[in-house]
This record gives sequence, structure tokens and C-alpha cells, in this order.
Amino acid sequence: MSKEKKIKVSAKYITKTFDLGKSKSEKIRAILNPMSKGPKKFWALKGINFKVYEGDVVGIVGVNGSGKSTLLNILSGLLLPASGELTINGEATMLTVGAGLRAQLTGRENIRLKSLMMGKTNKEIDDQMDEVIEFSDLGEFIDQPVKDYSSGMKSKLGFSIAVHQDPDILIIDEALSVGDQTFAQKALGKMNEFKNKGKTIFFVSHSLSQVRDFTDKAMWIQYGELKAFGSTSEIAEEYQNWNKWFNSLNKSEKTMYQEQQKQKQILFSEEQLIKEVKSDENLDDSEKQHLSKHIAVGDTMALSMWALFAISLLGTVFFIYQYAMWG
Ligand SMILES: Nc1ncnc2c1ncn2[C@@H]1O[C@H](COP(=O)(O)OP(=O)(O)OP(=O)(O)O)[C@@H](O)[C@H]1O
Repeated sequence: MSKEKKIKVSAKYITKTFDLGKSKSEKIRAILNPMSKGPKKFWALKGINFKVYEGDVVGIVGVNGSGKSTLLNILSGLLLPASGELTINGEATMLTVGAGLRAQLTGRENIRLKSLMMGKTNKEIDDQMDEVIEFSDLGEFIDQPVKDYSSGMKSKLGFSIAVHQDPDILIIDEALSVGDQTFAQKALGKMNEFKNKGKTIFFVSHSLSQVRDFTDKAMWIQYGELKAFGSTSEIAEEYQNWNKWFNSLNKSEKTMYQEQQKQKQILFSEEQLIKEVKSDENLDDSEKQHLSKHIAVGDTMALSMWALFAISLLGTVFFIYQYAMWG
């Protein structure tokens, strides 16, 4: 009898926007203009949908700036999505290389801090300390403040701390492209160990051969959209064909194509997203309603601030009038 796999991560219409033009004068102008829709937005993720099951090892590919790191940061809880529904069944840890380390603390202190944050006891940390230090290859540097480390050393420490937390969902961002060759081999060995234990893994890499070697499924993120999700061999071929097509363009055609895609990410809107949600045949009515309700249409900030201002002004005028009339 086949056992059904559990869903580990489910993403429904996940979006992330960043404000464009955040200069002070632009912000002030936006506040002073009651009709303003606020600063222009850039849609780094335009509504990503997927389901990842227990034990899936998923590669994420896409050109620079397509939204891979933004998605990983959302999955690991470092960034909040602007809208959408994300369900994570388990503990997700980002195996970033260097991120989250405290510069003033030593390597050893960082190991303790991160492990305490992950819920380990001091006894558990003491028992594991030597192993984490040995894996990191940092030797005596482990008692130096991290601010004095090279980026490769920070990567080694970050990697070593993360893999020793034993999370059940592992998020790996370009982990094999840092550190030296020997460390990369060791890191790959550790990642394979996780894979063999049946952990769920997300793996971003610009190296298609690493994605082919290490993952079973792959997502292709393209300018904020999930362009394709399927078996690694299928997606790697599609992505490679697209790259061939792109590289056959001349320089100005490439620039024009990239500009057009970025423009689409600026012109995308909440209204468009709601339309997509409403026409999605895989969603039932209550899901459509729930997802649409949480997509704020337009930026009403300026209007509400103006309303508040008008009410306070009327209140003040009324108060002065009363005071003048009745002393
Ligand atoms: N904090 C931010 N503020 C404004 N824009 C951002 C911010 N973070 C990311 N972006 C933009 O969002 C888009 C997606 O960035 P992201 O780093 O997720 O891409 P990526 O696919 O990981 O790229 P790379 O392969 O170069 O690492 C890019 O256009 C980037 O400029």
C-alpha cells in the first residue's frame, strides 16, 4: 500500500513588493497629495503557487533578479510576503552563508546564540560545540570576533551552525559557491546526508549541473513569476533552452527584453492579481474570497491621512468657535 506524502510547504499567491523611489521628497509629496497612490511598487513576486511534499529536494533556478532569494527569505521567515497564504509544516532553516551572524560576537559565541535561539539547551550545545567548530574549519579563529572574518570564513561558520541544527526543512542559497573547494565538497556531503535522511530541501544555485546532480524537482522563477515547476530534468532543459534563446539575442535586444520584463513587474497591480485569483479553477469560492480579501487594492494611506487631518481641523475650529462664543 503506498503511503501518501505529507505536504510540507504550500504557497498560494505569494507576493512581495518593494517601494520604488523612496526619496524623502517623494514620500512627502505622496502624503500631501490626497489622490496619490503612494510610491510606485516593484513586484518582486507576482503571486507564486506551489506545493512541496515531505522529502522533496527542489532546485530553484532563474536569471539574476528573478526573485529566488526573495522567495527563500519568505520561506525561512526572514521576510513577510505582501499577500498570499503560506503554510509551512515544520521548522524551516535557511542555510545561508554568513547571514544572521553577530559581528561583535566570536564564532563560538555565535554558535551558542544561534543554537539557543533554535531551542537547544546549554548541555546540548556544549556536547556539540567541538563538532560544529571542527566542521567549520576555523581552528583558533573560532574565538575571534566575526567582524574580523573573511567572507569565506563567515560562510563556513554560518553553514556549520545551520547544518548542526538538524532542521526538517532546509533552505539553501548558493551555499556551494562560497568557501574553498575542500569546504564545498564537505558541504555537498552534508547536504547529501540531509537528503538521504528524507528532509525537505530548497536549493538555489546558478549552476545547472549542481541543480541536476542534487535535486529531483525544480522551479524556474522568471521576473517574479513561477514559470515552470516539475521534474528537474524537464525544467533544466526548458531553462537551458530559454537561455540559449536569450543568448542568441544581440545586446540591445537583450536590454530591451529585460527592460520590458521589469516594466511588467512595475505595472502589475492588485486588481490584476485579484482577477487571477478569481479565475483560478483550482481554488474553491471560499479560498478565492479569502485570498482576494487580503490583497489590499491601491494605497489608501494618503487618503486616510487626509481624512484624519480634516477631522482634527474641524474639531479644532469647532473648539475655538465654542470658546470664542461662550468665553
Ligand atoms: N530590499 C529590496 N528593495 C528593493 N528591491 C529589492 C529588494 N530586494 C530585492 N529587490 C529586487 O527584487 C528583485 C528580486 O531580487 P532577488 O534578490 O530575489 O533575485 P534573485 O533571483 O535572488 O537574484 P540573484 O540571482 O542575482 O541572486 C530584484 O529586481 C531586486 O532588485
